[in-house]
Amino acid sequence: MDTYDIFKQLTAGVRFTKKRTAPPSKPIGVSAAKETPPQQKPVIKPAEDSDSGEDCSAADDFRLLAETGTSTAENAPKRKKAKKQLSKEQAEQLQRVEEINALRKQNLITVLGKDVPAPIKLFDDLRTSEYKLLPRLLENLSSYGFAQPTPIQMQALPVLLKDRALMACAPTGSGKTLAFLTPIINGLRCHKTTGLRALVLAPTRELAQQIYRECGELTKGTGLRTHFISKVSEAKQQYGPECKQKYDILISTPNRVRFLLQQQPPLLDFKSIEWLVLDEADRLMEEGQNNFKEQLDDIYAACTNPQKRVAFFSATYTVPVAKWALRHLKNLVRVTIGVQNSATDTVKQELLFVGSESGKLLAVREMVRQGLQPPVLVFVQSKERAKQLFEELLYDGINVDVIHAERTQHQRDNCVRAFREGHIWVLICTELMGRGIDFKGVNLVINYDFPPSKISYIHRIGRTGRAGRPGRAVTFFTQDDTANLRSIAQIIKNSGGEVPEYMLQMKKVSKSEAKMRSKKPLDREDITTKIRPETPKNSVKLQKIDKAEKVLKRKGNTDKNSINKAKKLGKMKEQLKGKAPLAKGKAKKSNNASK
Ligand SMILES: Nc1ncnc2c1ncn2[C@@H]1O[C@H](COP(=O)(O)OP(=O)(O)OP(=O)(O)O)[C@@H](O)[C@H]1O
Repeated sequence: MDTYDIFKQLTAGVRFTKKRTAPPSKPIGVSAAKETPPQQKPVIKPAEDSDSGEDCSAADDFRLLAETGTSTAENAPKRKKAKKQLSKEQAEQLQRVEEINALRKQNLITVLGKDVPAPIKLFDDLRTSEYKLLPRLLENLSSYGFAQPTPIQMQALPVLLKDRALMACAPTGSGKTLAFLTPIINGLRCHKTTGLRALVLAPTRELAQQIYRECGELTKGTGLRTHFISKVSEAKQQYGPECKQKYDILISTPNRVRFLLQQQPPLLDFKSIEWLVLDEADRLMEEGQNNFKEQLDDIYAACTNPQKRVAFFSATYTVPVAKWALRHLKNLVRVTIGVQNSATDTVKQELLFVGSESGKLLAVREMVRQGLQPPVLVFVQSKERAKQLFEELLYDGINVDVIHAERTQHQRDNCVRAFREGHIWVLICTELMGRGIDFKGVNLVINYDFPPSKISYIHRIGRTGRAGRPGRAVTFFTQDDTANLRSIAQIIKNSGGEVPEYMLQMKKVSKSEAKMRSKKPLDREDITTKIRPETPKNSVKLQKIDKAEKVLKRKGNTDKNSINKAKKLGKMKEQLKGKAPLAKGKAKKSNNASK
């Protein structure tokens, strides 16, 4: 029996002609992918539509990796021209290959790279001599009570445990954190006094803190010491050259780490770093003002150990990240779960036309009136808008809080804790909380302000529907948001949702426009409806209006012109006192401030 016969037997009754856009329902955050027959190169199907300039077309990415000569499928013994009897060994090898391909196919795992280790089915498979997982680590893993590894864990764990460089792309909420922490802990094994040996970077302090907490659970009983940089001012005592206590793992944001590296003498030493992991890698590799790439370059340069393992994790990827990885990482394996850059299929996604900015507030109030099922996350585009919406909802008597970059660390920590513990039901946030944060059981995400890009949309809605649970996301839009509507509608369609055809037929935005939009959010009218406090600038204007009114009165003219003038002055006065809405152009102020 040759390969072809085995293939025929294995696939008896299966047809590969049918196209499928909606993914099968998977237990843990996997999304749409096309069926890949065994022995055929699995094609990473780009999510249809790639009009965002920041987005990595999976096809480009595939080409990039293919150019380096990497293989994509398990290599089965080649079928000879003439039918030839396979030896027992060859038949066994073939069977093994078929099993591996079937397991990958079943879990929508696509791999790129040479000699990619086989995926595991159970955490217990890591007990074998091949992986030698620390018994205490296995114990810690089983204490979570997870029935089986998620698809990304199935494939990323063996890859990293075999010391390969990895670029992993898996849907939001699919257990990527465990997939990188487990190999780090196993690799380091026990505490050493040599200093830091593993570095995990994340884009926000909240996310770094969350990874730190998870690391604490997983390192229990191993003796390994993990550190999270809370205050840079305490860094000198905590890990300066004279400090006796040495940590094994450091988890932080790039800006803090770079700051400490730049001190004289440097307060961090990365010469012994054996593991470098970037969580939300595409965000960390973003270039430009206020982005992390420059910081990351300095940090990478400080990790001088040539043997270090490097791993990138994210739910989304961009072309520059793939290029960088190919250029810098040897022995790279690329793992993708489902369709790259797609939304998790556990979230029911809806688009809601709200007419105007004020329609958004009405829509939220209507949702509350109909009954919201907390916890709920509400995303807005700036901290000013977050504050304004908070004030509005607070007066509505909703159990609400707000988190943005302007709040103190203490306030941010308290806010996150209260939301996690269920003391806060509705949390208003900015893009700050868009990535990585794992709030258990968020039932609903409301995109109050339309996301600036589809990458942002994927991460924002990924705060719900995590670890296989169902979730719901409602995205408000107005006439002003139609430019990005098409790409978001396409994402919804790709993950099995329904969208009106007209949205999919809308004009594509150019890459440069999409890029610009992702960087500069739209100007929007204020959310605030309450009376604005009098400012010094307003009082001067009010005085001038009073003066003009007096002059008009003194003249006592009753012609149409004078009456209109008096009316106009009265209206301006109302507006300055905040009793009437501002004229459209004047209201658009508070939208583009930073997060
Ligand atoms: N094997 C598993 N089975 C069930 N749940 C799991 C498993 N592994 C991890 N989880 C849970 O899944 C949730 C999401 O995990 P995690 O935060 O690592 O997701 P993520 O893939 O990093 O998401 P994001 O892309 O949003 O950062 C966590 O609550 C975690 O405890």
